[in-house]
Amino acid sequence: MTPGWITTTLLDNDAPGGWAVARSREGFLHDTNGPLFPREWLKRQDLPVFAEHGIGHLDGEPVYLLELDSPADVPGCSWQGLRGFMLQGDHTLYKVLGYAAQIGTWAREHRFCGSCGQAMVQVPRERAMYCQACDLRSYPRISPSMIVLVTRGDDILLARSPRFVTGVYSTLAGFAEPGESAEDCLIREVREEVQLEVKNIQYMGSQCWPFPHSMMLGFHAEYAGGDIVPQADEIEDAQWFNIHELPPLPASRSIARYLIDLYVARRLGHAEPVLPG
Ligand SMILES: NC(=O)c1ccc[n+]([C@@H]2O[C@H](COP(=O)([O-])OP(=O)(O)OC[C@H]3O[C@@H](n4cnc5c(N)ncnc54)[C@H](O)[C@@H]3O)[C@@H](O)[C@H]2O)c1
Ligand SMILES: [Mg+2]
Ligand SMILES: [Zn+2]
Repeated sequence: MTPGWITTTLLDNDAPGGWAVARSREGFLHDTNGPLFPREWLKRQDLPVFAEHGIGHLDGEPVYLLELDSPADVPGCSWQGLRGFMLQGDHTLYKVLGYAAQIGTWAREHRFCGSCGQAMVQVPRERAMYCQACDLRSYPRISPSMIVLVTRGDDILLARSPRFVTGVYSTLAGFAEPGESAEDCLIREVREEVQLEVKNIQYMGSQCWPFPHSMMLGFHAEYAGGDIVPQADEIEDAQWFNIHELPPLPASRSIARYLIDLYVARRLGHAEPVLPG
């Protein structure tokens, strides 16, 4: 048995046994034991299964995803969105569900060729869809996003989007555009969102962010010039906050929070946090 969670290319859907998770537009099915169910039991529950995907092994046991057409009622069970599992509970299970969500979404969105519109088929032994008519292969999409903590001594730059929970401030972030390096993207995002210039850009680590398919690349940068001008519509407010007087911050498992906590820990000589992958 290999402990922990290991994703896989494909599993045999006809093989019996293993664990399964069920996903609908309401999130993942769970009961008091969590979101993993014995697969044979789950498949007997008369669920509106749209597709089944083998996704990996948890402690050596195969895990499958049942993609549902609609959120069915299962006695003793309820539905919870992926964010809920990210915010609390077992981190390994959240990784299982995050991968399941990305594969389920990708497979659902790639049933037809984006070039010619024909039905696509699953490539054997590879996580890819194939169009026989035009020889196009589609792989799961990942969208690189930069996220950066900008600092000026004991002050850190935090901003809020109108979509955030009331009072919460976070680091700046944004998606890479074609033609950009990670650093180009970071510099552009900081200019667009607050009209500041940065220097001494340093890569700090990355995090899978399956909402729906981001890959967060985390950076630290120092303030180099300019006055804060928040971008209309995108940024409700942006301010320098002293590390001793911080506002409500993002969820503890987010890389945004890690970048902030790491900087504060280093300034104050405290133990450094660990980045959840
Ligand atoms: N893990 C973390 O700590 C953390 C923190 C902040 C942001 N994020 C994530 O970073 C990403 C970017 O952050 P944001 O606040 O700029 O997000 P956002 O959702 O506000 O996206 C900004 C804009 O980018 C465009 N966009 C959407 N999807 C895109 C894609 N795949 N490629 C290119 N452009 C796209 C849209 O116009 C959207 O309005 C989001 O996925 C967000 O959830 C993660
Ligand atoms: Mg942004
Ligand atoms: Zn095609």
